[in-house]
Amino acid sequence: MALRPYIVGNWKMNGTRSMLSEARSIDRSAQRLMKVEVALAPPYTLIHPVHREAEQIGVGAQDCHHEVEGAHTGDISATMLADAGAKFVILGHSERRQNHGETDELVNAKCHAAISAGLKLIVCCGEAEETRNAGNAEPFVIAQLRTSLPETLDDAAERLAVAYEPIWAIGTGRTATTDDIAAMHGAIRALLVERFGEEQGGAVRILYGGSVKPENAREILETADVGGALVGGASLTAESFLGIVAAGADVQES
Ligand SMILES: O=C(CO)COP(=O)(O)O
Repeated sequence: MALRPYIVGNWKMNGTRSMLSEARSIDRSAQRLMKVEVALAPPYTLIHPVHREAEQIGVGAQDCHHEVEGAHTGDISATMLADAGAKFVILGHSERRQNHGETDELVNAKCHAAISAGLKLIVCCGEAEETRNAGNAEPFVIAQLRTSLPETLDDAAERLAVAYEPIWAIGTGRTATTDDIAAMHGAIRALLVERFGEEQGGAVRILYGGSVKPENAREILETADVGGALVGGASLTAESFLGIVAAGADVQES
């Protein structure tokens, strides 16, 4: 079972209603690129508006709370996201881990909340530059995922994606080498197969994230075990994001 490349735009804390025109352009063009699964994770305030615009692309969120409801001022539950039209949620992004102290255990609890609400998951992992320089990138990332990922998931291939985003590559214009990406994605694949079995774990898409641009997308998407990309800055305009989507379609065709 080989799923289509999955190209996801993470708008982070960017976007007001004036950006709905970008979402609309992405949706219209994505229609012509059926070889790729395209999705956007706008800020919470735009989930429902983008959902109303989008006929072809998936809409998701960038985080959720681990409980269904309650006294948590300012938080949003997975059930609320689903109600607003979200189909997936990004969990454990390094910016959440760094800025909000999210632990692997909390990310795991959020995975369970999202699954209960019927959402798909994109679970993020990635090492800091010091960790890579010390030669510990792989064990660090695998330990993150061992705790963050759900313990079982019957439909892992459809329900789950993992995003490997080295922290030093996010928003810096630097990307990991394709050799390093292939090695890390291979290690993540082994963990997914161990946990979810050959058929399901073998088909979970492992996305690369960190300074993906139209210019480097093809090389990255052609790398072994890369099933898509999680894109920050370059997802903020339809033009650059669609350049990455087109690279995904080229790779799928070739
Ligand atoms: O963090 C990222 C996506 O989640 C990557 O961001 P950039 O594409 O801006 O480097």
